[in-house]
Amino acid sequence: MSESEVTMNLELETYPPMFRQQNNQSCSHQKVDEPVGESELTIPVIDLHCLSHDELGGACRDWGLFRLVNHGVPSSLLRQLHEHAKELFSLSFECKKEIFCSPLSYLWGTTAISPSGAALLTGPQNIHWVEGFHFPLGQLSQLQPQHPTLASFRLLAEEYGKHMGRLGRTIFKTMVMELNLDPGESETHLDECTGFLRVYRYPLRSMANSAWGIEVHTDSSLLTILNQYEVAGLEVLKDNQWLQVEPISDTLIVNLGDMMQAISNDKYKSVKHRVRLNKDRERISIGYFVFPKEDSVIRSSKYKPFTHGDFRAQVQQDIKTLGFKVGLEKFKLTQASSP
Ligand SMILES: O=C(O)CCC(=O)C(=O)O
Ligand SMILES: [Fe+2]
Repeated sequence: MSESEVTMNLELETYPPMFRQQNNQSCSHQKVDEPVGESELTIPVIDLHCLSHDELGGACRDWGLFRLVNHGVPSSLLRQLHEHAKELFSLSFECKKEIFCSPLSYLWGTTAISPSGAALLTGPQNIHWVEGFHFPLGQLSQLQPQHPTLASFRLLAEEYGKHMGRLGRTIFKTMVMELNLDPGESETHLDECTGFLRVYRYPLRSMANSAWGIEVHTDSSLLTILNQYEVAGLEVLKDNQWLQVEPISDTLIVNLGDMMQAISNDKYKSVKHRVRLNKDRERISIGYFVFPKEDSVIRSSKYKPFTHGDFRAQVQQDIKTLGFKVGLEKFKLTQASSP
């Protein structure tokens, strides 16, 4: 066996067996539409140092997504987080399964988990070509990881989580003002204790029998802050066109989720997006997701009143019975039922 074959076999050990078995059914010949590059349509840029309500509102209404600059997260922290994430993923599959115990979880082939942290997967047709670590930020202090790689990642995740909390608060407060919502009532719509990090690794396209790491979806969150590092893959739907979101160093991507769309009464968009597997490089991304308080009621003229708890339960039921998330449509008032 040549040296490169030995390395490849060792790397294969780090992937879930489900991915290794499918390895030889590659469909890299399959034709999939290429996205448009960002030079043709420019993603709005929001500068946190001089946060303009109008610019933020415009980006949330027209796109549901923007690039955040001057966010105050040190570039050294962004770099270290990725280096440590890479190291964590390079542990063997068995080791990852063992060290990611409650309140953390390790998932693969799916991005959906139940409240207990168990993966929700329906069938082989719905495989997502991604493996990930779930870090509920509110519970990290209870954690005493024995494994040194996980222990050092935990420290970085805690520091990064504080920055994410600060960014989420600032952005949400500005959105509340821009939408003229009652600040008192809106307070429960961002609950920092719900914040979690998802650290994802997408394999090379040649390993998968699909072009997609994660297929088209909207996030269920209030808002999501994404840190994609060096390797492209994220695509966003804008005016019926798929656009590649270029990784630009020291910038973060903020996208709005379903909860924000409902709170804004559909003024803001929960943007459709997907992740394409890269042909040449594995891809690592780190996402921060934050939600409303589990039982705070979201009221608007477009949807029946519901809590995030109701929404999550509906999504889990749809994944189990239909194999996919239906989302906000399930809560929409039809003309006949609207007050
Ligand atoms: O990896 C990415 O860039 C996006 C991940 C994503 O869309 C998600 O976790 O919901
Ligand atoms: Fe997403």
